[in-house]
Amino acid sequence: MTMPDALIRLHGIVAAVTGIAIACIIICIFRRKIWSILSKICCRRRTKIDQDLEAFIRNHGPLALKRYSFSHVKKMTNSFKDKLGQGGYGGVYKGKLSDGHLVAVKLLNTSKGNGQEFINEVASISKTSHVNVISLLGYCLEVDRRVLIYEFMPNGSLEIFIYKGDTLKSGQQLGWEKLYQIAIGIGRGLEYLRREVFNRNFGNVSHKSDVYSYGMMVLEMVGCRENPNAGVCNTGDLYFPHWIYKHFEEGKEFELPSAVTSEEKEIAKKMIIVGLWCIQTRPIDRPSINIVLEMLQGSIDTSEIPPMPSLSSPTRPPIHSSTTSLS
Ligand SMILES: Nc1ncnc2c1ncn2[C@@H]1O[C@H](COP(=O)(O)OP(=O)(O)OP(=O)(O)O)[C@@H](O)[C@H]1O
Repeated sequence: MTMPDALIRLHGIVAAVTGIAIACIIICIFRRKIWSILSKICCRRRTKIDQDLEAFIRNHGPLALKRYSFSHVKKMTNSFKDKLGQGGYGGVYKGKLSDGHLVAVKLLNTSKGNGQEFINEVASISKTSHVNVISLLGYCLEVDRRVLIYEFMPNGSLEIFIYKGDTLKSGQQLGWEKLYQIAIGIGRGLEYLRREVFNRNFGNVSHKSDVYSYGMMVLEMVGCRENPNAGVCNTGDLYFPHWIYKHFEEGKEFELPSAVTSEEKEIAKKMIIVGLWCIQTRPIDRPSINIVLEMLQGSIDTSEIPPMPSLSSPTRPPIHSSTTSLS
């Protein structure tokens, strides 16, 4: 490097350091002013979101949906004392209405998103009335406070019965018939939401992604029922769908040790095959939810085993495709 080059570089460094020092001094002197301008901008944005939500509720919210003040919500939950669980959008707390009805109160995290989840929930669930779809009873909408109030489900989440089977007392674990009825009930709820609610409100949302999630859930129900102590629903160290295909590849009789009677075997087989069709890699190969229900309820033949979907396993690479049929 020549002498003039070094001088130019030194000048550059001095100028940058001086610039940063001046900026720091200005921020220190005017920090209160800067802070107040930033808070005003955030507040204006928040107020705009809240106004949009207000307008949405006025135009789309059903009359039956009751609005509560935040102080009322605090009172009904005893200041959010009893937490039922944590979802992706916030905590869920147990509450009691003045008429004694128990409710589940979801306190949405307002720093996340722009209120779209609130709108989605009010637009979809509030208009539903189905035995397999939870009822939304009310809401609270105040500056920076968004709350949804649902009917309380005393048995809690299916998750407890699927993933934490090893923690259940004897007699609490769900039998095959109960699992099958739950799978059908969830399928009916999904079909109902799809036909009346989602199509109207959200246009062409891919129902095949719902079917995929449903299939994974059904397979997990079976995998965890089969091996509740594994905790992660694996059979041995193998991810359940892989375990099933490996079983078929080895030409083994299709049987799960926990399914003892012929009815239980039939239910387990149906749930597995339906689950595997639902998780096919290409959405076009997955059945619609009403076909899924027909398969589960026996009006459509389920003897053909679907091709192996590309599955990523936490423990082993996917095994190759198989189109074996059941023995
Ligand atoms: N109506 C209810 N009655 C009783 N417990 C509930 C109710 N709703 C939610 N819970 C409990 O709160 C937990 C979190 O529920 P939440 O719906 O927020 O989350 P999620 O089901 O994981 O879905 P997401 O993250 O998509 O919101 C559930 O797993 C359940 O234990």
